[in-house]
Amino acid sequence: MSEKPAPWSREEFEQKLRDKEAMYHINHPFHKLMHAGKLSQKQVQGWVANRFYYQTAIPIKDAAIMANCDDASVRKHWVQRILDHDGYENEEGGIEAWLQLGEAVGLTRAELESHEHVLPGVRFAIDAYVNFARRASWQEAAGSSLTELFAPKIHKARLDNWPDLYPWIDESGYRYFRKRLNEARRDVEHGLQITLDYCDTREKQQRAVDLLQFKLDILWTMLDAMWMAYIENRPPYCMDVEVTK
Ligand SMILES: O=C(O)c1cc(C(=O)O)c2c(n1)C(=O)C(=O)c1cc(C(=O)O)[nH]c1-2
Repeated sequence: MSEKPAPWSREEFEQKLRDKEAMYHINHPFHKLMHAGKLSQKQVQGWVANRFYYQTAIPIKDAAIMANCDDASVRKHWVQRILDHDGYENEEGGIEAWLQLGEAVGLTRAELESHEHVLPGVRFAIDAYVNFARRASWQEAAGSSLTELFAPKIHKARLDNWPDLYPWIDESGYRYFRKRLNEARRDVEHGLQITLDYCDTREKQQRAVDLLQFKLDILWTMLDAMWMAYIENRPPYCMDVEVTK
């Protein structure tokens, strides 16, 4: 019988997770066009409307993680993620900030909230993330949120470049990205500690790397669906075609 491989050191394991940045959606052709200022207003609207479904799913996903977590010291921190998106007391959350982004790109709140523009592929991908979080152990589900390791760079690039590339976007739309810069950094610090502590065997470490890939695939698949509809203009979900429902 072959020996089980020894666990990677904490540093090696963290590096394996960080190496996954190569597969982050920042490298997707849709994102590349968006960052190069090549999208029309309609195409930006398509992205914002589809991403809104992700925004609304994130706190539901985090509530599922908390529901499976029997460690109050973890829940005490994790609950902040829900508050960040839903808001609390007089503090507006990320969902409200994303609605303001929607308005800043020319969509109405009603259009966003109805999810009428959400493409089937985007919906399936996001639902897969939420359903995974419902069924997985809280430690594995927590680890899958680590794509956020790579998110501050993408938020910062939007803040730096979009005002020049898309001058028609109202300044009020940028609150979401500004807000996420710090929140994402704090979240990954906590998420990374959980994952590094929990994965004390090579098997668990490999599973965490695979689950991070699963999450990357979700983000990538969302953009594949948007590419088909908004770049290839492939019916029936492209914007130029009247869809009879
Ligand atoms: O704009 C982006 O590229 C991006 C990516 C991700 C991500 O990597 O999952 C998140 C966010 N934004 C984000 O704003 C956010 O709140 C968020 C939460 C999570 C998560 O998995 O819990 N990912 C992300």
